[in-house]
Amino acid sequence: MSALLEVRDLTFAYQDRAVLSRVTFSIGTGEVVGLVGPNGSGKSTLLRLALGLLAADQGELRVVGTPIAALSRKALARHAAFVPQDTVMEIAFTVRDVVAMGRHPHLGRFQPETPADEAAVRWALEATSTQALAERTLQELSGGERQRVILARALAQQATILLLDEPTANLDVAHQLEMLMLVRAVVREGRCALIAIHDLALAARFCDRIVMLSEGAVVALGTPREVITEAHLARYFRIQAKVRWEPELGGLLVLPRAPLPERDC
Ligand SMILES: Nc1ncnc2c1ncn2[C@@H]1O[C@H](COP(=O)(O)OP(=O)(O)OP(=O)(O)O)[C@@H](O)[C@H]1O
Repeated sequence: MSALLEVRDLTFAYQDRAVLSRVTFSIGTGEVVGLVGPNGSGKSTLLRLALGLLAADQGELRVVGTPIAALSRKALARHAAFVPQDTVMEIAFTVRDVVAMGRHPHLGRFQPETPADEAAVRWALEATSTQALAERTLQELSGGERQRVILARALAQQATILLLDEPTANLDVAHQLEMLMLVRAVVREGRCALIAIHDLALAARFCDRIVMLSEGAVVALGTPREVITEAHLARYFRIQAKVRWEPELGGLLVLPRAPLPERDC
């Protein structure tokens, strides 16, 4: 399995606030990896480094074998696409316009869309079942519809790496499932995804592997069953929880029960 995204010994501080410390992991073709950790553990910062919005102090990130420091922002955007938690746009762009923005990394300055760009936009609208929304504006959509459109924009970008920051946070349960099933389906076609996610049960259900961060360091890395354990939740999330492996479901049931007092951790 070849690595599409490699994170090696990554260390980063905002001025003098150390945030990430020697983070190392990689993601292969076809893999969905969940990034979990308490608030402030560095998940969004890691995604911003992978998008080239921040520069590492030490270590490096490689996309499809190339260090991102060697890529222009535009070249990096041809490899990695971002799906944020929520997207607000001041201007009333139509859904089609928003999805077509995913083509910008492929276009020269002032270059009009080519038939290939139009085909990529059409495909992304179809893959996310958003064709029927194409002429509506983003403001007119529900949260679930809007997230599908933002995923469509990322797909139109035709990047091999999808970086998602809490993509299901504002969605109801049905739309959460729909969103993550869609990510799984598109990843199967030769991509990979790194998803920062707070919902541990969803992470366990949809991710092949989980990276658990605490205070900017990787404290556990492996299958959901290896990482989402009662001991790890007590130690790093400071909660008492029941975690059950359900062989029939092939998944984990995660029941948070009570916060633990600081001294018990
Ligand atoms: N622009 C910034 N300048 C200084 N410190 C920042 C900045 N952005 C984030 N931080 C700090 O970096 C640390 C990690 O933040 P980050 O947003 O990466 O965590 P997170 O794991 O994504 O958190 P959450 O689960 O709450 O979204 C936090 O202590 C935060 O206060």
